[in-house]
Amino acid sequence: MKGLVYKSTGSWYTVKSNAGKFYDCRIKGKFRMEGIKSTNPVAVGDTVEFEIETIGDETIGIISKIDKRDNYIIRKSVNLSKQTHIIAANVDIAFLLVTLNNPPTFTTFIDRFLVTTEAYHIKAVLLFNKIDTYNEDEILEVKYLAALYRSIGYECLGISAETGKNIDKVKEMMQDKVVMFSGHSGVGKSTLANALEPTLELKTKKISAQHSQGQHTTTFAEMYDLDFGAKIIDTPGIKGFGVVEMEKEEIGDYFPEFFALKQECKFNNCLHIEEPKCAVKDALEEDKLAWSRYKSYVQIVEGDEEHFRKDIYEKK
Ligand SMILES: Nc1nc2c(ncn2[C@@H]2O[C@H](COP(=O)(O)OP(=O)(O)OP(=O)(O)O)[C@@H](O)[C@H]2O)c(=O)[nH]1
Ligand SMILES: [Zn+2]
Repeated sequence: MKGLVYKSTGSWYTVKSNAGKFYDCRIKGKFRMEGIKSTNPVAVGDTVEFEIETIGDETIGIISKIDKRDNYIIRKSVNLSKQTHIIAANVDIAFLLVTLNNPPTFTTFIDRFLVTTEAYHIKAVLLFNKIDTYNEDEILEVKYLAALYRSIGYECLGISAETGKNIDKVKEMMQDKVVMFSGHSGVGKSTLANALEPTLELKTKKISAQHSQGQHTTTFAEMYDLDFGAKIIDTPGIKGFGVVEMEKEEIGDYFPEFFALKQECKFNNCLHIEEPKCAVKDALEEDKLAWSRYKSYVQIVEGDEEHFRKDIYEKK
């Protein structure tokens, strides 16, 4: 039978069959995904092959195969430094909720998020939330940012999770897709989820309560079906995407507007920093590229890893 993994605890998996029935599943023997040293071989969002086994009056599923993933999001395991934990697989869209000042979302944070989604091959969309609270100047700033990121190729939308503004458009984007929400604490992720589906709060509350019982509460991602025909992956305790290991040389490739110019740089391994005859620096000088993007780029190349991780993980 074919199914989709809705929850993974490391030993048990909740799988929904194509016929729409949920099964508690275990993994058959030991199998590993090629090239991934992971503490959890099966992740939320995986499509799997499984067979039903009945032992006594108990029916469980045995997962025998994982389909090839379109993408996956990982993070380093806390204890086993060489191992990684797959947070989710086959994510169609990653929404980044952005607010200007409550809380502030800086362009460096947006750019790091976008670099990560590029590296993961996940479509990213910027949702400028709380537009009901902005004055004229702030609206102009949102428009400036939206124009900047649209020019690079990212979809942008101004919304209000509170008043419902453009929520129908968000739903349209999400139709038949698997979606993850990211953004600083307080940008409105829960409010948006509830605007999309008011009954969702109950489902997620129940889960969080379960998690808070233990001392060492490991948090597991979980997928939820929304009534209008979309799925969201909730990742309690993980605010953003894991840390992708990147070589200095490849970071520029995840800035699409820099990548587009790379061919014109004198050196084919140009880092666009000190090198002469650099098409990226030329374009910057001519104001064809945004300085804020370049600033983020340099920060990432120079490796501000600690700061990055603090941005992404919630403090305990
Ligand atoms: N005015 C206004 N307030 C909003 C909007 N969206 C969210 N809020 C408010 O912002 C505050 C934070 O919203 P949450 O939905 O809890 O934010 P969150 O991103 O889920 O926060 P964490 O759970 O800490 O990650 C709440 O008081 C919301 O009512 C909006 O569009 N307009
Ligand atoms: Zn260059």
